[in-house]
Amino acid sequence: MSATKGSQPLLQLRGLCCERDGRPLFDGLNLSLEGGAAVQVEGANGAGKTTLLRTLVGSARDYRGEILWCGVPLPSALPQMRDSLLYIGHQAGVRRGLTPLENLAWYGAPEADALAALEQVDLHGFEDSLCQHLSAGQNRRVALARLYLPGSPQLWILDEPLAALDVAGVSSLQGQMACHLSRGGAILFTSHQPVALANLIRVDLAAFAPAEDWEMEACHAQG
Ligand SMILES: Nc1ncnc2c1ncn2[C@@H]1O[C@H](COP(=O)(O)OP(=O)(O)OP(=O)(O)O)[C@@H](O)[C@H]1O
Repeated sequence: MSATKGSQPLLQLRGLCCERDGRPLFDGLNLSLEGGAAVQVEGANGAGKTTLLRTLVGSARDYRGEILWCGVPLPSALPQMRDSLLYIGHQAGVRRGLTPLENLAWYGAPEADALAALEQVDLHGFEDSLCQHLSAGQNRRVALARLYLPGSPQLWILDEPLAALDVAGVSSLQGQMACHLSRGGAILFTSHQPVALANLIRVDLAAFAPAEDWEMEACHAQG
Protein backbone atom coordinates (compact mmCIF):
# COMPACT_ATOMS: atom_id res chain seq x y z
CA MET A 1 0.00 0.00 0.00
CA SER A 2 1.23 3.49 -0.65
CA ALA A 3 0.17 7.04 -0.06
CA THR A 4 3.09 8.24 -2.14
CA LYS A 5 2.41 10.70 -4.93
CA GLY A 6 5.77 12.33 -5.58
CA SER A 7 9.43 11.50 -5.46
CA GLN A 8 10.37 11.49 -1.78
CA PRO A 9 7.79 10.35 0.78
CA LEU A 10 7.69 12.24 4.05
CA LEU A 11 7.37 9.09 6.07
CA GLN A 12 8.26 5.54 5.14
CA LEU A 13 7.97 2.31 7.09
CA ARG A 14 9.89 -0.70 5.88
CA GLY A 15 9.19 -4.09 7.37
CA LEU A 16 8.17 -2.60 10.72
CA CYS A 17 7.60 -5.07 13.54
CA CYS A 18 6.56 -4.30 17.12
CA GLU A 19 6.26 -6.70 20.03
CA ARG A 20 4.89 -6.22 23.50
CA ASP A 21 5.48 -8.65 26.36
CA GLY A 22 7.17 -11.02 23.89
CA ARG A 23 4.06 -11.06 21.70
CA PRO A 24 4.34 -9.75 18.14
CA LEU A 25 1.60 -7.22 17.46
CA PHE A 26 2.33 -6.65 13.78
CA ASP A 27 5.15 -7.55 11.43
CA GLY A 28 6.26 -6.59 7.94
CA LEU A 29 4.41 -3.28 7.89
CA ASN A 30 5.35 -1.21 4.83
CA LEU A 31 3.94 2.22 4.22
CA SER A 32 4.73 5.46 2.43
CA LEU A 33 3.08 8.78 3.19
CA GLU A 34 3.57 11.98 1.25
CA GLY A 35 2.18 15.47 1.55
CA GLY A 36 -1.49 15.72 0.59
CA ALA A 37 -2.28 12.18 1.71
CA ALA A 38 -3.71 10.56 4.82
CA VAL A 39 -3.43 7.11 6.33
CA GLN A 40 -6.07 5.70 8.65
CA VAL A 41 -4.70 2.89 10.81
CA GLU A 42 -7.40 0.43 11.76
CA GLY A 43 -7.48 -2.65 13.94
CA ALA A 44 -9.24 -4.29 16.84
CA ASN A 45 -8.67 -3.22 20.42
CA GLY A 46 -5.15 -4.27 21.33
CA ALA A 47 -4.02 -4.67 17.71
CA GLY A 48 -1.17 -2.25 18.25
CA LYS A 49 -2.41 1.06 16.79
CA THR A 50 -1.24 3.22 19.68
CA THR A 51 1.99 1.25 19.86
CA LEU A 52 2.57 2.01 16.19
CA LEU A 53 1.95 5.73 16.62
CA ARG A 54 4.15 5.95 19.72
CA THR A 55 6.87 4.15 17.79
CA LEU A 56 6.60 6.56 14.88
CA VAL A 57 6.97 9.63 17.09
CA GLY A 58 9.97 8.17 18.88
CA SER A 59 8.29 7.46 22.23
CA ALA A 60 8.86 3.73 21.83
CA ARG A 61 12.20 2.62 20.41
CA ASP A 62 11.88 -1.18 20.60
CA TYR A 63 11.00 -2.12 17.04
CA ARG A 64 12.49 -3.96 14.11
CA GLY A 65 12.52 -2.66 10.56
CA GLU A 66 13.03 0.89 9.41
CA ILE A 67 11.25 4.20 9.86
CA LEU A 68 12.44 6.96 7.54
CA TRP A 69 11.69 10.66 7.63
CA CYS A 70 12.33 12.28 4.23
CA GLY A 71 14.54 9.33 3.37
CA VAL A 72 16.64 9.47 6.56
CA PRO A 73 16.20 6.67 9.09
CA LEU A 74 15.14 7.23 12.67
CA PRO A 75 16.38 7.71 15.30
CA SER A 76 18.90 10.07 13.68
CA ALA A 77 16.11 11.89 11.78
CA LEU A 78 13.93 12.31 14.88
CA PRO A 79 14.86 15.97 15.56
CA GLN A 80 14.04 16.94 11.97
CA MET A 81 10.84 14.93 12.03
CA ARG A 82 9.70 16.47 15.32
CA ASP A 83 10.17 19.95 13.85
CA SER A 84 7.47 19.02 11.31
CA LEU A 85 5.26 16.95 13.61
CA LEU A 86 2.10 17.60 15.56
CA TYR A 87 1.26 14.53 17.65
CA ILE A 88 -1.93 14.23 19.65
CA GLY A 89 -1.89 10.99 21.57
CA HIS A 90 -4.55 8.91 23.22
CA GLN A 91 -4.39 10.98 26.41
CA ALA A 92 -4.66 14.14 24.29
CA GLY A 93 -2.03 16.05 26.28
CA VAL A 94 -4.49 18.40 27.96
CA ARG A 95 -3.31 19.83 31.29
CA ARG A 96 -6.43 19.59 33.34
CA GLY A 97 -5.30 22.11 35.95
CA LEU A 98 -5.08 24.77 33.23
CA THR A 99 -7.76 26.50 31.17
CA PRO A 100 -8.14 25.89 27.41
CA LEU A 101 -6.48 29.24 26.73
CA GLU A 102 -3.59 28.40 29.06
CA ASN A 103 -3.22 24.99 27.41
CA LEU A 104 -2.77 26.56 23.99
CA ALA A 105 -0.43 29.20 25.44
CA TRP A 106 1.63 26.31 26.86
CA TYR A 107 2.12 25.19 23.25
CA GLY A 108 3.25 28.69 22.34
CA ALA A 109 0.07 29.99 20.73
CA PRO A 110 -0.45 33.77 20.83
CA GLU A 111 -3.69 34.69 22.59
CA ALA A 112 -5.49 35.91 19.45
CA ASP A 113 -4.69 32.67 17.61
CA ALA A 114 -5.68 30.58 20.61
CA LEU A 115 -9.02 32.36 20.95
CA ALA A 116 -9.73 31.89 17.25
CA ALA A 117 -8.83 28.18 17.44
CA LEU A 118 -11.04 27.66 20.50
CA GLU A 119 -13.88 29.37 18.68
CA GLN A 120 -13.36 26.95 15.78
CA VAL A 121 -13.74 23.95 18.07
CA ASP A 122 -16.85 25.49 19.57
CA LEU A 123 -15.34 26.29 22.97
CA HIS A 124 -16.27 29.96 22.90
CA GLY A 125 -17.28 30.85 26.46
CA PHE A 126 -15.11 28.10 27.98
CA GLU A 127 -11.71 29.68 27.29
CA ASP A 128 -11.10 30.44 30.96
CA SER A 129 -12.72 27.40 32.55
CA LEU A 130 -10.45 24.85 34.15
CA CYS A 131 -10.18 21.80 31.88
CA GLN A 132 -10.88 19.53 34.84
CA HIS A 133 -14.39 21.01 34.86
CA LEU A 134 -14.97 20.34 31.15
CA SER A 135 -16.52 17.22 29.66
CA ALA A 136 -14.56 14.48 27.91
CA GLY A 137 -15.61 15.77 24.50
CA GLN A 138 -14.74 19.35 25.44
CA ASN A 139 -11.31 18.26 26.61
CA ARG A 140 -10.81 16.44 23.32
CA ARG A 141 -11.72 19.70 21.59
CA VAL A 142 -9.10 21.55 23.64
CA ALA A 143 -6.51 19.09 22.36
CA LEU A 144 -7.74 19.32 18.78
CA ALA A 145 -7.71 23.13 18.87
CA ARG A 146 -3.98 22.86 18.15
CA LEU A 147 -4.92 21.67 14.66
CA TYR A 148 -6.65 25.00 14.05
CA LEU A 149 -3.67 27.20 14.95
CA PRO A 150 -1.84 28.96 12.12
CA GLY A 151 1.51 27.59 10.98
CA SER A 152 0.61 24.00 11.74
CA PRO A 153 3.40 21.42 11.24
CA GLN A 154 3.26 19.38 8.05
CA LEU A 155 2.73 15.94 9.58
CA TRP A 156 -0.15 15.25 11.94
CA ILE A 157 -0.14 12.00 13.88
CA LEU A 158 -3.41 11.64 15.75
CA ASP A 159 -4.51 8.80 18.02
CA GLU A 160 -8.30 8.43 17.98
CA PRO A 161 -8.96 12.11 17.24
CA LEU A 162 -12.68 11.48 16.77
CA ALA A 163 -13.12 9.79 20.15
CA ALA A 164 -15.70 11.53 22.36
CA LEU A 165 -16.66 14.06 19.67
CA ASP A 166 -20.28 14.70 18.80
CA VAL A 167 -21.56 14.70 15.20
CA ALA A 168 -20.80 18.38 14.67
CA GLY A 169 -17.31 17.93 16.14
CA VAL A 170 -16.57 15.00 13.82
CA SER A 171 -17.73 17.01 10.83
CA SER A 172 -15.62 20.03 11.80
CA LEU A 173 -12.54 17.91 12.36
CA GLN A 174 -12.94 16.11 9.05
CA GLY A 175 -13.15 19.51 7.37
CA GLN A 176 -9.97 20.67 9.09
CA MET A 177 -8.16 17.47 8.13
CA ALA A 178 -9.22 17.94 4.50
CA CYS A 179 -8.01 21.53 4.64
CA HIS A 180 -4.61 20.36 5.97
CA LEU A 181 -4.29 17.84 3.14
CA SER A 182 -5.21 20.47 0.56
CA ARG A 183 -2.33 22.62 1.85
CA GLY A 184 0.11 19.74 1.29
CA GLY A 185 0.02 18.40 4.84
CA ALA A 186 0.01 14.71 5.68
CA ILE A 187 -1.97 12.87 8.35
CA LEU A 188 -1.58 9.47 9.95
CA PHE A 189 -4.34 8.70 12.40
CA THR A 190 -6.20 5.89 14.11
CA SER A 191 -9.95 5.61 14.22
CA HIS A 192 -12.53 2.92 14.80
CA GLN A 193 -15.04 4.82 12.71
CA PRO A 194 -15.11 5.68 9.00
CA VAL A 195 -13.59 9.03 8.07
CA ALA A 196 -14.62 10.84 4.90
CA LEU A 197 -11.42 12.13 3.33
CA ALA A 198 -10.16 12.17 -0.24
CA ASN A 199 -6.75 10.59 -0.82
CA LEU A 200 -7.13 8.33 2.20
CA ILE A 201 -5.30 5.03 2.54
CA ARG A 202 -6.75 2.61 5.07
CA VAL A 203 -4.34 0.21 6.74
CA ASP A 204 -5.75 -2.64 8.79
CA LEU A 205 -3.17 -3.96 11.25
CA ALA A 206 -4.94 -7.33 11.09
CA ALA A 207 -3.24 -7.79 7.71
CA PHE A 208 0.11 -7.59 9.48
CA ALA A 209 -0.77 -9.73 12.48
CA PRO A 210 1.69 -12.51 13.31
CA ALA A 211 1.31 -15.79 11.50
CA GLU A 212 -0.85 -18.39 13.19
CA ASP A 213 2.14 -20.68 13.69
CA TRP A 214 3.38 -18.20 16.34
CA GLU A 215 0.15 -18.83 18.29
CA MET A 216 0.47 -22.56 17.64
CA GLU A 217 4.01 -22.51 18.99
CA ALA A 218 2.81 -20.63 22.06
CA CYS A 219 0.07 -23.25 22.59
CA HIS A 220 2.56 -26.11 22.24
CA ALA A 221 4.92 -24.40 24.63
CA GLN A 222 2.12 -24.11 27.19
CA GLY A 223 0.87 -27.64 26.60
N1 LIG B 1 4.23 -0.72 27.61
C1 LIG B 1 3.58 -1.87 27.41
N2 LIG B 1 3.90 -2.98 28.12
C2 LIG B 1 3.26 -4.15 27.90
N3 LIG B 1 2.27 -4.32 27.03
C3 LIG B 1 1.90 -3.25 26.32
C4 LIG B 1 2.52 -1.97 26.47
N4 LIG B 1 1.94 -1.11 25.61
C5 LIG B 1 0.99 -1.80 24.96
N5 LIG B 1 0.97 -3.08 25.38
C6 LIG B 1 0.09 -4.14 24.89
O1 LIG B 1 0.19 -4.14 23.48
C7 LIG B 1 -1.09 -4.39 22.91
C8 LIG B 1 -1.42 -3.29 21.93
O2 LIG B 1 -1.75 -2.11 22.64
P1 LIG B 1 -2.16 -0.78 21.88
O3 LIG B 1 -2.50 0.22 22.91
O4 LIG B 1 -1.11 -0.44 20.91
O5 LIG B 1 -3.46 -1.27 21.10
P2 LIG B 1 -4.54 -0.43 20.25
O6 LIG B 1 -4.66 -1.11 18.92
O7 LIG B 1 -4.18 1.01 20.25
O8 LIG B 1 -5.84 -0.69 21.09
P3 LIG B 1 -7.18 0.17 21.34
O9 LIG B 1 -8.00 0.13 20.07
O10 LIG B 1 -7.86 -0.58 22.44
O11 LIG B 1 -6.77 1.56 21.76
C9 LIG B 1 -2.07 -4.53 24.06
O12 LIG B 1 -2.31 -5.90 24.29
C10 LIG B 1 -1.35 -3.88 25.22
O13 LIG B 1 -1.69 -4.49 26.43
